Amino acid sequence: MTPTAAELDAADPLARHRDRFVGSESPLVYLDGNSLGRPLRVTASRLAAFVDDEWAGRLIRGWDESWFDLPLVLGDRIGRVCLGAAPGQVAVGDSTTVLLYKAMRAAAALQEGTGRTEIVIDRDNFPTDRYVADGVARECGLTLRWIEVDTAAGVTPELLTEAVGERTALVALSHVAYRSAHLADGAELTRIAHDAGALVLWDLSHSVGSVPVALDAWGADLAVGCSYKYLNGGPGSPAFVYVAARLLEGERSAVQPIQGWMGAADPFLMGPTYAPTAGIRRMLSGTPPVVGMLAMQDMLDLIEDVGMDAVRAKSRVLTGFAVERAAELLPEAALASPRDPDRRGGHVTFTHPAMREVTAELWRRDVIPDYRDPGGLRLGLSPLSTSFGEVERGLEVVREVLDGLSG
Ligand SMILES: Cc1ncc(COP(=O)(O)O)c(C=O)c1O
Ligand SMILES: Nc1c(O)cccc1C(=O)C[C@H](N)C(=O)O
Repeated sequence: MTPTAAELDAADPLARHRDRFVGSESPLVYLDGNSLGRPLRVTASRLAAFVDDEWAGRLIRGWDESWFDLPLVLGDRIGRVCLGAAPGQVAVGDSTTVLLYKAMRAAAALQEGTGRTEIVIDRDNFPTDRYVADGVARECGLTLRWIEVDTAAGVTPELLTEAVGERTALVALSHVAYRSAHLADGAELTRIAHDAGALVLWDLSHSVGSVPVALDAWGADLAVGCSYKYLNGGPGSPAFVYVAARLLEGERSAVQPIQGWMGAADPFLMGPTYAPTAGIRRMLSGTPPVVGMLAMQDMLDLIEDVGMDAVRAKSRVLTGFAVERAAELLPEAALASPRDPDRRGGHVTFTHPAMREVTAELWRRDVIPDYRDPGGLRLGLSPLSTSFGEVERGLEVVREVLDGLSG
């Protein structure tokens, strides 16, 4: 028999962390941690202390003392805690979209002159990934090769093997698919792309802080991801970019197109022309968004404390519980996410023709999931701030709303 939500909450080793989040005490049911994570209570004091001690206290001296290096210090930390990346390969700054652009242009430049003229990307990838790939292809005289995917099955090794070849310059993939939560096989897909001579760029927006990633072990080339979902960095907090160390060395090293002074060899020399600085700092362009980098440090503290494996273990049980309870409570809805927890990330999507209307009514009743076309009710379950009781309550209200619509 399926354990009850109360039994699962009682047995959950991470349950004690839930009240660290602002709002966890309210009856509101939050099932959208993969759009915007809740703030940690401790973040309010971090922000206040920053204003008093660092901003007001240190003023411009703050740049030399810590802010200048923060994009790389924080990048190393995200790399170590969440991404399986050794130091010197991750930088924080810009939005995910801008970093996708920089990373794709860097890949195009690395492949220039090799006869490789295609970017391989799947139709189910997040819109911004597809749009940026399209723009970069136009700018660089490349073409897109689309992988047609069955949403719940994602990009399989077979599909990728068929799509890549001697013309492939770059393969751009999401690790966890934004609608279905399909979890791609990072190591295997990277290997397939490399065997074809292509570079690989991973979008980790729906993985970082939810599903362990092993970029160095996969042999990945490039990656990006956002920090406002499972890293709880707050609305608009900056994204990160990973460039493998081997691509940052030597004559044919990665260079990005936004040649700003903060990524230049000696920013304060203020010289006549741009030359990229050594290492991952070259992915920066302008002044780093220091205030936006504060909140995620609290979530990194918490994730580091509990460990990514514990986060993933809860995520698997939490999404599994949602799948089982939805089958009982919402038999008319179809599961649009993988049933196998090994192939499923941190959210679960159920489809039904009425879900758009259902979601609007849920929001009015203080139950907050997401709606994603076509007909998808998407539940983003943040392992450190979502309880089994919240999932249960949310699904019960979906049942009530569906009954109300048909009644
Ligand atoms: C997979 C993925 N990539 C990129 C983005 C967004 O990029 P940005 O932070 O630039 O809005 C999102 C969500 O917004 C996403 O889910
Ligand atoms: N980034 C977002 C935003 O600025 C507004 C509303 C939602 C978002 C999101 O993060 C959407 C999310 N990436 C998704 O997977 O749908």
